[in-house]
Amino acid sequence: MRKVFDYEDIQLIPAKCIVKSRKECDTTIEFGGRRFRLPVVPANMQTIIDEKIALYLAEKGYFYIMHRFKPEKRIDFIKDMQARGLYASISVGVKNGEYDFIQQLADENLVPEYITIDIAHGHSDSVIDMIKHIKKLLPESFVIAGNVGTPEAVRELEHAGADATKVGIGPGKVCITKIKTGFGTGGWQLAALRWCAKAATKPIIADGGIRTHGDIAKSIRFGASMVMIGSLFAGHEESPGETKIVDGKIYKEYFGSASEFQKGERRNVEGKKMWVEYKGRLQNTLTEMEEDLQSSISYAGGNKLSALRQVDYVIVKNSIFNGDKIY
Ligand SMILES: NC(=O)C1=CN([C@@H]2O[C@H](COP(=O)(O)OP(=O)(O)OC[C@H]3O[C@@H](n4cnc5c(N)ncnc54)[C@H](OP(=O)(O)O)[C@@H]3O)[C@@H](O)[C@H]2O)C=CC1
Ligand SMILES: Nc1nc2c(ncn2[C@@H]2O[C@H](COP(=O)(O)O)[C@@H](O)[C@H]2O)c(=O)[nH]1
Repeated sequence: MRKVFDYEDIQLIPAKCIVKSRKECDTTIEFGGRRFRLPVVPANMQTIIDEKIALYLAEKGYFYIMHRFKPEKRIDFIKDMQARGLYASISVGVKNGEYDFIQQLADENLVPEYITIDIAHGHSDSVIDMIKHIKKLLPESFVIAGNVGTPEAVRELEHAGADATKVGIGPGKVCITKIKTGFGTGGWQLAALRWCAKAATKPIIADGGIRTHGDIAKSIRFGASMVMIGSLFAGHEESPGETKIVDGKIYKEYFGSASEFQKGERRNVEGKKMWVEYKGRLQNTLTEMEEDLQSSISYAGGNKLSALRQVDYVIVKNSIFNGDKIY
């Protein structure tokens, strides 16, 4: 295996500025036939997104992926979004009922614009079969498949018909896969992204391990078209989930989709829960992300996201935990 590194180990090298103001830098991205304001999507997790946030993001021109943990609400969600003239972007799993769900959508002529197949170990026949099932019944839907961490997996899912793949096994803030199984891209997610991107012929979503806004620029540099983020979007006024106050400070819960809090039982647990300090309004974070990314583009010596792809970089150090703690 080649030299590995993670977000915290990389610094991008500035190139001569061509803009007079960072406002001139364009952070928009085309993804699946639509243009979005940022190459960023909040994680499809129950403490990160709900129907209200999805509606807000779609209306404001951001990409979103609704989670799959309230399966009975998905049909109404698609109808509601499309009735408002907005795109519908949902998640599915791979169990038998999900095949019936896709069949039901086809029977009712309900076509979500984006469908994400969201399971832990996406390099599997179960995902390949689901990609084929969706592509057969809903050929117009843009299918994102994951999660994976190798070029072989990217190639196989693309070959099965996926329109984009999602890369990241175990780098998440509330993920304990890397500790419980010994596997994953935790500690070298950025290098894994580069490795996968070299094989990809379609867009990649880099998923997990983003700890700072600068990590978004680094993801683009190493081949991502879109970046999925959980922890930085947790703890907002709008965030779903419980709130608690300790010593006068407000905290909001953020738990893994494979945690016992999500599953309701302690079986095959690969996620944990944490309390995130209250961060205020979601829009403030989105605005700051956009400003920081505009600044990144200016340091790259360009005025579009594509400038980030060209910059040089140095490796400064390495640590497998990327600043995370076990508990
Ligand atoms: N990105 C990441 O690193 C990870 C993300 N997650 C998230 O947690 C949620 C739950 O994921 P998941 O448990 O896959 O979803 P599901 O509980 O829906 O499981 C999907 C199917 O895959 C099987 N499965 C799960 N893990 C494996 C594995 N390692 N090998 C073989 N089969 C497997 C399950 O069976 P059975 O349970 O009986 O094995 C089940 O049949 C998702 O949202 C996922 O994105 C979870 C872990 C890692
Ligand atoms: N191994 C696990 N990974 C999980 C779980 N729930 C979600 N996730 C992944 O984490 C990212 C978000 O990462 P962050 O670093 O931005 O917080 C999310 O998109 C999933 O891919 C889990 O229970 N276990």
